[in-house]
Formats: sequence, structure tokens, C-alpha cells
Amino acid sequence: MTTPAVAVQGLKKTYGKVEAVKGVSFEVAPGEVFGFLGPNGAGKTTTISMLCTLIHPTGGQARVAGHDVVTARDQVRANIGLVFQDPTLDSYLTAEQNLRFHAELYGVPKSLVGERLRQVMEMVALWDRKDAKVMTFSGGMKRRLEIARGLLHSPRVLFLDEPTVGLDPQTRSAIWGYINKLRHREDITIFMTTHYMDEAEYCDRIAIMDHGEIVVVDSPEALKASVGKDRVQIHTPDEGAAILALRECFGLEAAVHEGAVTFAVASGEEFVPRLFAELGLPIQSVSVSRPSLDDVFMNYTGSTIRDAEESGAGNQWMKAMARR
Ligand SMILES: Nc1ncnc2c1ncn2[C@@H]1O[C@H](COP(=O)(O)OP(=O)(O)OP(=O)(O)O)[C@@H](O)[C@H]1O
Repeated sequence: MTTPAVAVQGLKKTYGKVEAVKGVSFEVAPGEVFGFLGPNGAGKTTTISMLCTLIHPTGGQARVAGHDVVTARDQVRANIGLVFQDPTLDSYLTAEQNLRFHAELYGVPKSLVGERLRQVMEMVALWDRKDAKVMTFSGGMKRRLEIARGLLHSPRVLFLDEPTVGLDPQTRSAIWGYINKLRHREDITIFMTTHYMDEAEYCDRIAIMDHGEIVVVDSPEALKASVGKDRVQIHTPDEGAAILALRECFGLEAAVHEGAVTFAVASGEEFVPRLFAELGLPIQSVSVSRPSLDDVFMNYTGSTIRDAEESGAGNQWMKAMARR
């Protein structure tokens, strides 16, 4: 049996009364692209920070590349690459100087540095900018350079915390191009967090995280198939009356999500004509969608990821304060 790239058992982190991570358990196989999907404040960064030995767990165990994150921190660190939300590049240095500094920190043999440097910088299409100071780079270029830096010492597991947050859609898709290239070229496991549904689709498996707990773990396809129902959203002048009428006429439970009355039915297209014929209320517009990861999220947590983020907006503030 091969050793899992990441093995986590009952991992916990509390900050005073806040239970940021409530005893999560999961395994990631070598070579997998594994994603943590959840709204802001779900506990993704806290979990990944424990796995990277940056914060100390309150309870439970975790092993990364076979090493315990508490008792074998140095071995864990030698085997992982990190790309975190807050950039840590030195903007007064050139791209190459940043990477050389990192190579030294990680003890990459001098004879190998030159070749490896070129390899990783070419992978993220920054080789021709190696002599430019990082302060002249765009946000997307900096993120690409951070990915190159995270790979420089050939880690077994690369941790990416929201690798594309704050980037425009074009740059986000370019970053995903590099990540995909990477999984084919290097013998590496990728562990990432995201709150973008479309990005979670790129993962082999995802763990949906909400309020410090893992709600479900599976491949995106299996999760969507598990929902098995279409999502119908209607706009109507009286949402309360519509929710009541849906219950009375069709026995359906509906709720308002993202400004529309939302409910699930087995076949949306077949249901819509009945809706207009039998609801007895004005409907301004209707949309039907196949199960997406949004629906998976809603199915398992009871709210959409955007609703969850809005209600948890205070978390960002708390975190910003805690970081000061
Ligand atoms: N240093 C800290 N002190 C106090 N509370 C914290 C600290 N770090 C995180 N928390 C709290 O723990 C919970 C989980 O936060 P965490 O950053 O892990 O969430 P997240 O899912 O990674 O969200 P994001 O996508 O915003 O990074 C939140 O309620 C947050 O406010």
C-alpha cells in the first residue's frame, strides 16, 4: 500500500471560543489534485496552515508525505511547497533573485539550481522576465512566480491557498493552465483551497467544508450526480406567497437564494409548464439549471456559497484584526 500524500485524523483548531476546524478527517492519494471548497471563514486556511506546520493543531493528527506535522515539522517542510494568499515575494529583488534565495533556504544543491530555475520559470512563462524586479510585475505574474518558487525544491506536495483569488478571469484560467501542466510534468500532489465553484471542477476530488467541518468528500462528477435534481429559480413580486403556493400546490420546499425563489425538481423542463398553469401567481422569469457544484453545496449545507459568504462576512474582519 502506498503512503497517502496527506492523512488527517480528527484535526482540530480552536481560537478561544471559535472552533475554526472541528475535528476533520480525510486522506489525499499521491498524485491527486485535491480541493477544499467552502465559503470565507469555513476553516480552509486554518486546515492548510496546520498541514504546512504554520500553526499548531489543538487536537487530532496529520501526516504529510508520511511525516507528522507536529513531531516532524522539518521533514514536512522539506517535502512541501507553499503558495499562500498573502504574497511573500521580495519586490525589490528580481524574479531570479527571489527564487535563488528560496533555493538556498531549502538547500537545493547548487549544481541543480540553474537548471531547475529555468524549468520552473519556463513552466509559468516568466523566464524572459527573470531579470525584472518583482515590483514591476502584475498580480497574475506575481502569483505565477510564487507557484514557480513553490516548486523549485521539487516538493512532494504543493499547497495552494486560493491560488487565483483577486485575479481577473483570463489570468485565473492561465494559472489553471500552469497547474494542469504541472500535474502532468511533475510527480506531485496538489492540495488547494478555493471558494470558486468553477475551479473546484478541475480537482480529482473535493472536500466541501462549512463551519469548520467537512460535509462531504468525492469527485465533482459523483457529487453532482448525487444531487440528481434540477434547480429551478423564479422571480415573482411576492416571494412569500410563491413559497407557500409551491408547498400547497406541489409539496415543494422552496427558499430565497440570491434574490430568487429556488427549489429542486427531478426534471425542470417538464415541471415549468405545470408551474405556470397551476401556481396561480404572477411569475416574471424562470430559469432551470442542471446540478452544478453550487447545487451540491446547497444540497449538503442548506445555502449557496455566496449566501454563506455574505452571512459570514464578519469573519474577514476578525481575521484581518487577528493578523495585525
Ligand atoms: N488567528 C485567528 N484568530 C481568531 N480567529 C481566527 C484566526 N484565524 C482564523 N480564525 C477564525 O477561524 C474561522 C476559519 O477561518 P479560515 O481562515 O480558516 O477560513 P477560510 O475558509 O480559509 O476562509 P478564507 O477563504 O477567507 O481564507 C473563521 O471564523 C475565522 O474568523
